[in-house]
Amino acid sequence: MSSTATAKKKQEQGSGPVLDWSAGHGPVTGALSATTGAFAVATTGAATAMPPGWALAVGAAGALGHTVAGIRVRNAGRTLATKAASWLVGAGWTTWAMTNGPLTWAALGSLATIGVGIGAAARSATLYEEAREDEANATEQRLIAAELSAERRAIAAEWVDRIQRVCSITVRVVGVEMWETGAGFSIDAELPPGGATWNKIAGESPRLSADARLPHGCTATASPGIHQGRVIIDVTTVNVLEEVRNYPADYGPLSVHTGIPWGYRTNAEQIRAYLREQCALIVGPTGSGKTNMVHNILAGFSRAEDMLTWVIDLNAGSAGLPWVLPALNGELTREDGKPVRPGVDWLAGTYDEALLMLDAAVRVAKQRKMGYQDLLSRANTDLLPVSAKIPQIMLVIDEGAEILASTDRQIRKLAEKILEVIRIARAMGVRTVITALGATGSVLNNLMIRREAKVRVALTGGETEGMDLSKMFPGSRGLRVDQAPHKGAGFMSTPESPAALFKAWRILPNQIREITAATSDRHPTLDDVSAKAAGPAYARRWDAERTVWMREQVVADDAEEASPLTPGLRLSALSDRQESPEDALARRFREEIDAQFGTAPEPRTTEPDDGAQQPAGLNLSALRGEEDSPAQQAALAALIAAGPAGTGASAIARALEEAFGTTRQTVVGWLKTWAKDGTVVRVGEGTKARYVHRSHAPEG
Ligand SMILES: Nc1ncnc2c1ncn2[C@@H]1O[C@H](COP(=O)(O)OP(=O)(O)OP(=O)(O)O)[C@@H](O)[C@H]1O
Repeated sequence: MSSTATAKKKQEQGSGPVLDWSAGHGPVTGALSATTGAFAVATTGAATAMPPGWALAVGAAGALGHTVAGIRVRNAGRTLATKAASWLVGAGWTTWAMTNGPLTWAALGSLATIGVGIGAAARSATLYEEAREDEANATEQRLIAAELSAERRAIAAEWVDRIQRVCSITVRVVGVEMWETGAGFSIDAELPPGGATWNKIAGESPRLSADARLPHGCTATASPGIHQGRVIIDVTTVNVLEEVRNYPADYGPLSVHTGIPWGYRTNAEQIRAYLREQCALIVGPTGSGKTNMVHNILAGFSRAEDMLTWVIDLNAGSAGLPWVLPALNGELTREDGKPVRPGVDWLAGTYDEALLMLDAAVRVAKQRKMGYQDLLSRANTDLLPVSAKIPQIMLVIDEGAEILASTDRQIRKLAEKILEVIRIARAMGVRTVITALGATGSVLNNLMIRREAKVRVALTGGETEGMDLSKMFPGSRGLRVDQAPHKGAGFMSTPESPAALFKAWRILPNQIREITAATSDRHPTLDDVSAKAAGPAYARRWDAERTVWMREQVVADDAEEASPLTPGLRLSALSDRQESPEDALARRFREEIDAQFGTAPEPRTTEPDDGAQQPAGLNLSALRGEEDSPAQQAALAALIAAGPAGTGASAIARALEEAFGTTRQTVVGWLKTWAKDGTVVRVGEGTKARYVHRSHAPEG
């Protein structure tokens, strides 16, 4: 009960009975209450010699009270009269009975008759009130409908004229549907006989939009109707792509079969990607909102009950880390106190780890083909039935297109494996999402990608360079980069939904943490057949030596610019042989995960890490054993050039990237080695930390 209700009740108790003139009575209870009340008053009144006029006065007050209450709730005059009459008749009988004695046959008989009369009158008044209310509602609905259909008729007439003027086609509008989101409307129209097609209207989309004086970012797009003689024209009147919308707060379960929402269309409706058989390609130049889009995708996958996400991100793991580190570092808690599983099932941020992951994916696909023969034949299908017990593996490869296009011998090895997964694993439930910085020919000319990756996204963010939309969305007309000038906005097409404008939701680190915690108990575990095929490479994916690069990344960020995604992380360097508190935490986390989710480590196949090994960054592994390579010499030169002020890993990586393709992670590895052997000195702490070459180092 609300506090006001309680207070009201207390107040009533304190001040005696309160007369509620509007308190409801049915026809029967009303009549009963009236007659028994009158009888009680008459008998006690007669016995105590009460003046009979009092009953009449009470009746008059009752009639007046009910009339006022009735007027307040807008009862009909007829209902008011019935109620007032009931009170007056009751009071009249009481006055008469008190004078002549209530316990006579005449008094009792007339009271019974009055009771039946009041009941019948009340019933008729109730029915009358209900009918009056229904009629009022219906009138209101009729008014709304009339207003709406007048608006629809006006829209229909306006667009028939417009299509005639712009496209020289005379359509007949069959229906106009106003969108619930309030962002526009759809027109269903019949094309005239004589061979006019919907494409003709679709091709004139920009001119129609201009003719309709639509705001920037709003479009009139035509698509096929229920048959070839009909066309649907979607007209947006509010530019929802201009607004920043956060990832929806409902983290309810999803499935590969329900599709995964990736963003919203111009009509503000969600657009879903169905990835049971499809791969996806996301193109977005730097700054277009590609990382944010990847987070949208990972959020959807982590909400699914039948999907496991494996992420390859050789760009220092920035896409995957926010989904892993908070859980790995024990920063998240569940209500039941159990450990929170990372939002992705495997994260590879180094070349070696990526190779392990791709090899495992190929083995899983092959093993599933053999191990599930029986199941497939029983289900009479050649498509593995994906479920929580046999989850789909989604391989998300950030900047994967650049891997595919690389000419580097090592990277080509990764590229071949990625293509192999795409080629062999469709039926066996392993699909890929590949991102690319540009819609380069090397990616889109690849037949395999063209055929298998029909879920496509181009984030433009206003960028026109290298944005060939006709290559990304062949056959679509009227798409222009300048229609989506906002970050996170672009075009998306799926086999179910033709290419059109869309925008990804904005998703921030705190929401990633929330989703990680909220979906922790929902992630499936890899089925036995697949887990066996994936082997120790999979089972030991969270081992300290395998995740060392994640911590190095944080150390690097700490030394350069504190990562906004991992505030307050203080992971010490892992070269210490003694177990640090962070190590202990990570170990406990792994043990709990293993105990709970059955990913117990296989017997060790190699000796434990002696701590001397450096994290294997992408280029570091390429450079292994090559002391003072040209890239390292360039890095040392940059350090010397920086003088006593020193410099950081990112700045050095930026300077080297073009000439040598060196990543920040690689530079971090060098800096650590050089700090140990005294080549450089680390000065300052936290975000102020810098590396100074020994020739410029302060004395002592
Ligand atoms: N859906 C969105 N809604 C609103 N703003 C967005 C959206 N996506 C991205 N942004 C804005 O764009 C900025 C860049 O986004 P993001 O880091 O995802 O881009 P990117 O393409 O990955 O760039 P980079 O490669 O430089 O990291 C964000 O900081 C944010 O301000």
